[in-house]
Amino acid sequence: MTERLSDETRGPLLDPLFKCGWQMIEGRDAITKTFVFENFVDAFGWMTRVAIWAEKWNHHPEWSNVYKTVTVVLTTHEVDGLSALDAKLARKMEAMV
Ligand SMILES: C[C@H](O)[C@H](O)[C@H]1CNC2=NC(N)=NC(=O)C2=N1
Repeated sequence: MTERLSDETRGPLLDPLFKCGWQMIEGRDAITKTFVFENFVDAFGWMTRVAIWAEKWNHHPEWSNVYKTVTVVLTTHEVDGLSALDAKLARKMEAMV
């Protein structure tokens, strides 16, 4: 069962992501980052690679793409907040930029 990150466990998982530009969303237990690529194909290709991992882990982003920009929101709907899966998917996104 996926668990919502506690106050004690969220720091070590989220702090490295904040250092990479991720931010909390005001009013939501969710993180967001906007990625800007060289062009649309690079942006969509990255989304495609991420989508394969999202499907493999059954954990999917909330995201939008405008030309070479992808805005991502990560949260775990089942627990209405952040879980370790969000941090895991964010790390994978960073690794594939
Ligand atoms: C039925 C399906 O397994 C669930 O809806 C999965 C799908 N992907 C998901 N993605 C995210 N971000 N949160 C979830 O709670 C979630 N649940």
